[in-house]
Amino acid sequence: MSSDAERSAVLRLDGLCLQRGARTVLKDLSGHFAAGSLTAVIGPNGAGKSTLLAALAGEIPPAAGAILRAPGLRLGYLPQLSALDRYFPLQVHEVVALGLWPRLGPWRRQTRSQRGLVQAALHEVGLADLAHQPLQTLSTGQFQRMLFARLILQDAQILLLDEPFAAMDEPSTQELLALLQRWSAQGRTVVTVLHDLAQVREHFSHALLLAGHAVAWGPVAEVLQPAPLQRAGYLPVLPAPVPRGSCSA
Ligand SMILES: Nc1ncnc2c1ncn2[C@@H]1O[C@H](COP(=O)(O)OP(=O)(O)OP(=O)(O)O)[C@@H](O)[C@H]1O
Repeated sequence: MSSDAERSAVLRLDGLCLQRGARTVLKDLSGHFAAGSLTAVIGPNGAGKSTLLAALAGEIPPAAGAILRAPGLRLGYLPQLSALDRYFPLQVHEVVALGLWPRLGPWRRQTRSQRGLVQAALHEVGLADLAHQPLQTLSTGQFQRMLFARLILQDAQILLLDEPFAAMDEPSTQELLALLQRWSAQGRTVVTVLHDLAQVREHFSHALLLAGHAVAWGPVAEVLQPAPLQRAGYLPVLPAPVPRGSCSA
């Protein structure tokens, strides 16, 4: 019989294999993300983290196995920064309002209450004063905050974020980490690719450690141990200490 945690799974991976071109970059991944969990996907460069998120978002089909999503749940995906065009001729509030599309459909004139939602989302990420700035005038960190505001409006139950803090200063990062924790407390399921293990320890409930396959997946305290991190090639294997008195000089 399945455990309570398995019954609350919103995303389940069953023997998942993913390919880029002809190459298998992730293999035999099985497990689940529970409702309200806050999972950091970690691992060395090339481990398959971004590939996994793109597959969870439905952008890369499984080469084998399956991704099963609980029916009726909205999904929000924030790919790595470089994937987005910063020179589109739009103002900040217009980009953020795109977050309403999944619920309202495109090309509708915004109502007063929708404009209020956009403003509230901009306020939540500290960009209320920049609502009417053209997109290309934003700094990289402001641009990323704007994308978080768009995600807030998507009101998704599953949030997939690929290195969301890569371009951000420390105060912005801390504010947005707090936002992830609020999302989790609201029962949303958050899956985030991250490299900063201190952030993972402090702010996340679960971690999935990848190195072309799952090296470890579970509560953060169990995954962030020297042995699995070394197996993933994420911590140097230190030489054994030289016994005292063994130097010849
Ligand atoms: N579009 C692509 N075409 C072919 N191979 C790709 C493509 N994107 C990624 N890869 C390869 O797939 C493997 C996994 O890449 P992926 O971007 O998922 O790793 P990652 O763990 O997110 O790495 P990083 O920490 O460097 O962002 C890498 O070896 C990469 O070279």
